[in-house]
Amino acid sequence: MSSIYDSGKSALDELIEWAEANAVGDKRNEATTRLHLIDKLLIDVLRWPRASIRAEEKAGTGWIDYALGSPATQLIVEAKREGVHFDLPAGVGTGVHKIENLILGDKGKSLREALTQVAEYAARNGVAPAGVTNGHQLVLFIAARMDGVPPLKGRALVFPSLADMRTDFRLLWDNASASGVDSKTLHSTVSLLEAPPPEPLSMHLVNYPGSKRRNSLQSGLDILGELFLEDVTRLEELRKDFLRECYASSGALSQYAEVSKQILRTRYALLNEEDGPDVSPIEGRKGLNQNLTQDMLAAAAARRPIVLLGDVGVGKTTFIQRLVHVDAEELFDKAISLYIDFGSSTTLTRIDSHVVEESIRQLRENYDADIEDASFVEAVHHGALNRFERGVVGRLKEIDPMAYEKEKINLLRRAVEDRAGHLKASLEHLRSNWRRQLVIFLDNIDQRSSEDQEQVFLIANELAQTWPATVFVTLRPETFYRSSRSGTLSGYQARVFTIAPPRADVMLQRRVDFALGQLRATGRLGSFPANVTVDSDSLEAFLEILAENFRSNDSLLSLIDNLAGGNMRLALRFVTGFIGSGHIDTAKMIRIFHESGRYAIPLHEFLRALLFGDGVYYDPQSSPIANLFRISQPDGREHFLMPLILSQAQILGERVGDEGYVSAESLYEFTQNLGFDVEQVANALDYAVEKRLLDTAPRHSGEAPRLHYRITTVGAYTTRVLLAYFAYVDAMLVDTPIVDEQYRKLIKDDHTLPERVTRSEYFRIYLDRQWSKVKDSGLPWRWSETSEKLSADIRRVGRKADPQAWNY
Ligand SMILES: Nc1ncnc2c1ncn2[C@@H]1O[C@H](COP(=O)(O)OP(=O)(O)OP(=O)(O)O)[C@@H](O)[C@H]1O
Repeated sequence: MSSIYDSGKSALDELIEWAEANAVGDKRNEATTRLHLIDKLLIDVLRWPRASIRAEEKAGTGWIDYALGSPATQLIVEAKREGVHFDLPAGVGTGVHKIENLILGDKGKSLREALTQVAEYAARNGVAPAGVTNGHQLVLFIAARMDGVPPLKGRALVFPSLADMRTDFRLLWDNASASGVDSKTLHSTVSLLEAPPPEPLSMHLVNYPGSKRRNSLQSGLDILGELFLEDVTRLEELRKDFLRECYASSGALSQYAEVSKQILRTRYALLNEEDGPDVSPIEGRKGLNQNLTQDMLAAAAARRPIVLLGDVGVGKTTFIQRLVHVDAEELFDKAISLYIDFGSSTTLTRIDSHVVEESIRQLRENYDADIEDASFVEAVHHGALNRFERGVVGRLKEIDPMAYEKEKINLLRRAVEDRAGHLKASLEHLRSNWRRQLVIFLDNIDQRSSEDQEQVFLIANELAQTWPATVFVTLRPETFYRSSRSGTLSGYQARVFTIAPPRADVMLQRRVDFALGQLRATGRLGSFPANVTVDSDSLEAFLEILAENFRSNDSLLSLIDNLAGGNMRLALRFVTGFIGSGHIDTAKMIRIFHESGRYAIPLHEFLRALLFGDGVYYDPQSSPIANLFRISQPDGREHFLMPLILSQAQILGERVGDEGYVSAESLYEFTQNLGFDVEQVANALDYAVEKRLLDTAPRHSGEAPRLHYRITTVGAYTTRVLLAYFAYVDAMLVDTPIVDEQYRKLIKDDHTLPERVTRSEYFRIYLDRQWSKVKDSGLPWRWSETSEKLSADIRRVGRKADPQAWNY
């Protein structure tokens, strides 16, 4: 058992001794009792950190004595005067008892009143475990329940005296200490484990999530879409053209974001905290940050690496390529540049040897410098050879030339076998003989674990210190930030540049135009893959549709831009997923385009491809879109918890006016005040981070790091826009537990459009009814308003699917 357990136990011994020695009858008033006994019980015995205790919290019309836990309140305790004996019925010993039996009649009055007061507070604040104590006796119970049973009809864990707490210390500890409450032990002690929510429809589908068949036109387009939009960028012979024509400058702010410009602008704000590193953006309004090129020349002398920081998929690799082949082409033409890619080598076991072996390979293949070639080895190590010749063994030359040669070979072999040492010596040799600057890029390490990333940073530092080279390394901000504060990387003063994402719309426009150009200039991509039967006309038509829409279809661009959230790879994947999706009528689109010269892609069509991917049904595991209606407990109000959290985070974040970060405490306080319990909120916050609806970051202003959240465009867009779409709701209701049995029966595995429209309307009405359980005042978001918009969209689709039923 841990030492805090033992020290809690000793503290209880002391408390018992102290209480006996200082017995003053029942004369201590509540404040004194609390001070003397209850504070000690909570802080010294049950080990609640002082900082996590708030005393005298407002509780409706009254006050609650102790709210314990941080950031969320996890336990509430009502203190009674020492003299207020609970008059537990005779024979009630330590253990679990029915509350009704404890509070009967006049004698049970004081306990009844205390428990009722706590239960009211708990219901209002979403805190489930609670206790009532007078410093000697302790009654613990679940004061807010999800199953509809009034709390006073449940059971309680009772300790009739301090001595009883000592006798059953383990029971006390498990149920009332800070760590015990965290593991929800009291729920099982009073045998009241929260029931899971009912199963969503998807659990009853045999073929879930299914696999959507594509027709031959769609599968052909699928392959070609990838070929022209993704693979084309990797072709060596097109590289320069691609980088000139398709590069969208980093840091231009999105025109479509559903979050404030300030939040976009301060993407990497957490790096700028006090005593953080020296950070500046890689590109500004006037193009490339001039400091970068200056630094590049100076860095080798300064012996520190240049760190390029950026979130996943923002374009770090693309930036490097553009720098080398376009922006600083002249400089790089005169340099030896080695590009070590950690992303493509999936079986990488040793990071340092990968750097060495890749460098050797690239010198051989790209610069015709085979550092294992015998004459090259001799040239590199001629100093050592001279010393050898002058040394004792050198005398062999005269008397036994064969032995001399063997010794010399051995010497050189040993030199080459020290791979890293030989490479370093070779690079020095090359630099002074060829008079070329040496630049090394360590890239795509962010696709690996944070330990690997840290190790690469260490290697980058070592290389910068010891090799005659300018070393660039790309990292994710979180890794850099975490490591430079706490771990491995602290102590290194690196030069840091941040890479902000470009505008997704600009990137897509340029990419599609480029793909069209390549397609028209046939032959440059070689022949089409053998399994593709689709003619290039169809692909050309499709790309033209996209090109036109990427210029003028604002709602489509807004969808892609917000849901990609700065990840350009994801934005492209949305588009390639749409081309050739089995969920759209590709032939119809192409036909309309040929007939009228244009086709405006409706938002719901593109959305369907994202919602369903290759499946028949929505699958939260594989779709980039989150289900905001999901619940973790059989509590219908929870359907709205996520939009409420996201809206609150956005309102608070944008109001603060700085960088949009909102403390975990403020989100817990807001939701607990609405009556949601800690588990529900923690669950929602985890899901929000997993689905990129919120970003999370520790903030270090203050002594201990405190968790903060920040709204993302994904979270804002899903809440503000997607929730009101039939296509969204139609997909989500399959994955959403429905707590009302009557409606659960109405929402079935329907496939025809008229049936699905009706089913969505039932779902909407069901949600309206659940919303009536939420206190609708002063909220940052209201389902009732979304529901109205959704109703209009359902009717719009309904009128198409079944005009007779919906034309009212
Ligand atoms: N500035 C840009 N202009 C044009 N295309 C871009 C730009 N940035 C990224 N892209 C495209 O987005 C995709 C991802 O970019 P890239 O691989 O450069 O990102 P990354 O930040 O290196 O990703 P990772 O974090 O996974 O290493 C590529 O297809 C790339 O062509």
